Amino acid sequence: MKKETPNTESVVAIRNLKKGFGPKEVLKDVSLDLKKQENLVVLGKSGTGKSVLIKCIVRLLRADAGEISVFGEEINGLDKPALDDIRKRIGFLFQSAALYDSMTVRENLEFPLRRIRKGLSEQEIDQKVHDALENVGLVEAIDKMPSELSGGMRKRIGLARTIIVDPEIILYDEPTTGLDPVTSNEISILINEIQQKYKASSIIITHDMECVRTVADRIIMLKEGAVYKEGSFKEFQGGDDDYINSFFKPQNTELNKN
Ligand SMILES: Nc1ncnc2c1ncn2[C@@H]1O[C@H](COP(=O)(O)OP(=O)(O)OP(=O)(O)O)[C@@H](O)[C@H]1O
Repeated sequence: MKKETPNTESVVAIRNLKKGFGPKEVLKDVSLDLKKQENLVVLGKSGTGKSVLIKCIVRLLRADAGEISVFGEEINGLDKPALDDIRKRIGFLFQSAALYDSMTVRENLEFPLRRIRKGLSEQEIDQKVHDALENVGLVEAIDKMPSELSGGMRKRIGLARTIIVDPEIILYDEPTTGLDPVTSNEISILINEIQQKYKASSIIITHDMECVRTVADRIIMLKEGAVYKEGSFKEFQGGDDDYINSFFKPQNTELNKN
């Protein structure tokens, strides 16, 4: 479990966000802040709109109402070039973020670098690829094809591809899904290392309570389209709210204990 971070500066500030699809109201009234260099976990039942929330932050989805400020800029009002500039400072690790099967690991990592960090020399690119792989402990996989890697290794390469462009904000959508407990724990630890090394501010969506325990500086729980509770892991544990306890019950939190 982590100590609370004292930082108060918000890199993302959301006020009264509303987003629905046709008659279906998904996010009804969500307000939250992501503080600088914190790991904020978003919890909620399947279908409560956690993925919709992070997609709204980068305007992959347009909010119906409310304000979303990223690095102090209201993103709903930005034109395309200004939005692209903001997006370049944000890394995503989406559930479906597959590697390119026909490219080696090195090529997979070079791809976002060449697109986002234009003007780097070949030597600088090479150095960044090595650094990113070193940070996820997989330098030896540099010339491998994705098909030669295990699921856990692919997740790590996905993470390397996210951090290689030095994002200031990282959005993780279920980073440990589909992994065994040991590998999940390694990914959770990596998320903390990345927070320290890159001074990144992150939103992490996960159902993996061991991951929550390891990475969360703060937790926000969504229910029925709004923030139901906000607090530290400790503050979420052991209360008498059945809804909250259904997430934190022993078989969930003790699952991967060594
Ligand atoms: N582009 C879209 N068009 C229509 N409906 C959508 C779209 N994206 C999401 N939804 C709907 O919004 C609701 C919330 O979806 P979302 O993926 O955000 O849930 P979630 O909380 O992330 O769930 P999970 O934990 O299962 O990943 C779902 O009912 C989903 O079907």
